[in-house]
Amino acid sequence: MRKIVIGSRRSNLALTQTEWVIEKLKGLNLPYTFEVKKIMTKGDKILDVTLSKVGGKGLFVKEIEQAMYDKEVDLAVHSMKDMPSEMPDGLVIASIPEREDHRDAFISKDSQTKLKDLPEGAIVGTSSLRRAAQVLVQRPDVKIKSIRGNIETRMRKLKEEDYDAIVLAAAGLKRMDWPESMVTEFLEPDVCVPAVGQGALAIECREEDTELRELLEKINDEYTARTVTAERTFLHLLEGGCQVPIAGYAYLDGEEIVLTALIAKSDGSTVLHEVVRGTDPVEVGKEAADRMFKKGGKEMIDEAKEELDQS
Ligand SMILES: NCc1[nH]cc(CCC(=O)O)c1CC(=O)O
Repeated sequence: MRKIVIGSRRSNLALTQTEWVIEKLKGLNLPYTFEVKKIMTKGDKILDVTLSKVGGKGLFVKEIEQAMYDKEVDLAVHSMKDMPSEMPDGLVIASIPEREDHRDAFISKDSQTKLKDLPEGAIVGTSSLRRAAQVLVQRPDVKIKSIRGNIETRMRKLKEEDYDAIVLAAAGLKRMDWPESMVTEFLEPDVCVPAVGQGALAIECREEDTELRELLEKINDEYTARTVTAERTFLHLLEGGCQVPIAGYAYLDGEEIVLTALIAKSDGSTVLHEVVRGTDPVEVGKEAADRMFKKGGKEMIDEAKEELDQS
């Protein structure tokens, strides 16, 4: 009976996601036991600055990956969205389980007022440049104000501070069993394209651990894996991290992958939007990236990065 040690961030969401994976693995009724080891990451320590300014890449995963190299833990469950698009040597994403809700959730202070009905100049809380840009496309008059912290903190700030509304990932709320009724409206991808991988999990382990990889393969979800692969191929080719307003969401239409990709300026003034169809996820992701390159997408991303370096 092998004991599998799982490294997890300390946040409630991370621990809940880890437990969800453990339950799925236990459901296979195979001779394994599981232990959770909590690990503090840089992303958890820096709560007072906007993530985009500390150069977000891998902020939530590095310490956990080190623990995997050191064999203190065997695997880790991450939000796919927080995974850098390139994997470090010797580690693999061994499994991508079924995706939770991919959408962003819009929550207004009075819980009634939708984005289109906010009063002029209303304050919308988000620290995501991607969300900010797309909110501004719908409502160029609103003010975007940074908001950080876990779901509980952000909900408290919505109540107590001068925000009229906030936007956060529906997946986080649902995984934490918050009632759906707290959401004023779910923003569909035609209004707000989600972050690449939003709502999906990445289970990471050592490349050489074939026994564990075989086990994890059993909870891999083909639908999610194919669509997320298309999204991440696009993100990787554009060299975007979470610090630039870049978005991608794919679903399956029969055998066909339909990828919506977006690059925006943070003020919402310029938006590149492409929809690509195809059967091979990598080809679909490449095609989306190619089209963006032709339209000057790379320059937009480089500019966004320069602005961040200067701020
Ligand atoms: N940015 C941090 C983060 N990473 C994963 C989630 C939620 C779960 C998910 O998107 O899969 C969140 C919170 C949020 O974006 O509101």
